[in-house]
Amino acid sequence: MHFFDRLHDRIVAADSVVSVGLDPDPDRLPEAVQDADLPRWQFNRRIIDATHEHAACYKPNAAFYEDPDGWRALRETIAYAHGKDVPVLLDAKRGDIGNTARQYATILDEDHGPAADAITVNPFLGRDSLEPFLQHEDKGVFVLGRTSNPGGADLQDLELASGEKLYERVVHLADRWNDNGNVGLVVGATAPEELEEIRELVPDIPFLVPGVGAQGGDAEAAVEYGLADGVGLVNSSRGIIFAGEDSEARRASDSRATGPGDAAGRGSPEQFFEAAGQSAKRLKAQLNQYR
Ligand SMILES: O=C(O)c1cc(=O)[nH]c(=O)n1[C@@H]1O[C@H](COP(=O)(O)O)[C@@H](O)[C@H]1O
Repeated sequence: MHFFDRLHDRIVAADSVVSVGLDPDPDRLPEAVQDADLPRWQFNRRIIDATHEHAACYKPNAAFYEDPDGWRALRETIAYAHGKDVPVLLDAKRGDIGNTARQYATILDEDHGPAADAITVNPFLGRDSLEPFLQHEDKGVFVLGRTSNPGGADLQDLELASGEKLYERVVHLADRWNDNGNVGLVVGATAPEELEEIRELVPDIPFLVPGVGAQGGDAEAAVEYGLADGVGLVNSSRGIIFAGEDSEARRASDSRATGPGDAAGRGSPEQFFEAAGQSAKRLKAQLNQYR
């Protein structure tokens, strides 16, 4: 099944366009998982348990998994998300010369275990660098268009001799690279004007819109311009997965005052993950106002 059909079905089933970013920063994992075998996997498992009802997709960022235990944690996470019927978009921002790109793209093959359903790619090296990903017809390939970070403007806003901005050229190219109907674009919620403009340029391409939550992006614009025929994703990572940090801090201060696990269960480790579930639910409701 093609990724965007799969995503469409999930968006309908969950009534949600929320992408939950799984960026398990080792320095921020709660005590409850720190001593586990594969803490990142145990963290993600509990985050998925708490959030899957509200998730259209999970988006693990490869940066948080690039070590031997990390890759194991990532594979377990992908399998577990699939078990909850939620697709997985691997945020790897790949892009390299042909033979290297072919090797990178093998991460989408199922031969070595559960694989992601979609990936993010960096278009800076041009079409041949993305071809091995695009050839995976049933996988989504999200091309970085206009990113959410402050430095996104440094190159992406440069005006070319043709009068186009660089990100506009990327958007046009992404449209041309879409022979298999599997191309999406990444456009940050922190750039609402560009979001609107890019939607006009490519009415039919679904966007992944990161940057709401911790980066303070525009949730209304993310939904209004991010969806094509109802299909698209609005991602929050830290704003969901670390929403429970307040309860973790409270638990630490409670246990100093009263000993662990007070009668009301106030500040229990479960509250950390419940807070993630509540945060995903709130974001879903907020975004659904604009759909
Ligand atoms: O490709 C991405 O997902 C991405 C593109 C972009 O322009 N900005 C951006 O923040 N991201 C990713 O989206 C996630 C945002 O995380 P939070 O800021 O914690 O919600 C991180 O994994 C980023 O790497």
